[in-house]
Amino acid sequence: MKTVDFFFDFSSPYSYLAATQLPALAARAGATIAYRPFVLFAVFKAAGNDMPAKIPTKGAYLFKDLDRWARHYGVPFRFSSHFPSNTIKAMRMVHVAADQGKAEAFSQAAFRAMWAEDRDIASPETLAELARGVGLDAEAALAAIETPAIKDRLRADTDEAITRGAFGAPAMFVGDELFWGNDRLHFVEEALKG
Ligand SMILES: N[C@@H](CCC(=O)N[C@@H](CS)C(=O)NCC(=O)O)C(=O)O
Repeated sequence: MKTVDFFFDFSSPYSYLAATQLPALAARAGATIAYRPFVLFAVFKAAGNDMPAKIPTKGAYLFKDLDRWARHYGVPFRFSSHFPSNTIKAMRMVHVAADQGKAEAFSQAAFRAMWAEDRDIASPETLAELARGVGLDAEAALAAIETPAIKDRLRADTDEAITRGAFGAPAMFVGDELFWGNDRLHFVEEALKG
């Protein structure tokens, strides 16, 4: 069974859009999704890239583009009032959830919280609610995200994505092939079916 390595940062609205589509895409292709959060800021830095919104005209365009994509998919979307938010702890929690087979459930819930429900996923209260919502022990999960082992896993995935050529998010790999952007999902599907 093929796998798409889905590298994302919860701070990336285009990663949210991709996340809304990937489960159905993977089901059609008979593939699995590996949810692999990475630190987009570090990826930008390593690639000599930057947030697109730093260019004012691009930033203004992106707001419209994101709304168009959300309408096209029929998914809820509201630009986060918490952006740019510190998503590091939420991303570490994906690893804690993964250890209990809940990476997808937690990732999807955190994406929705940030990009559909305008919740602050940097706050420990929100993180605890999200953890509880997918059946994790919230207190244990909040403690686990401060451990070196979990911190190292986020760092290692970020380094791996950089080494494999990522420069932005979402970065999706099927084997060695990189597909950047929610607007390249049809190529991801082709690669998974090929
Ligand atoms: N057209 C892409 C845009 C994706 C995008 O702009 N992603 C941002 C993060 S949310 C990024 O990585 N930008 C880097 C760049 O523009 O080079 C899509 O539909 O997904």
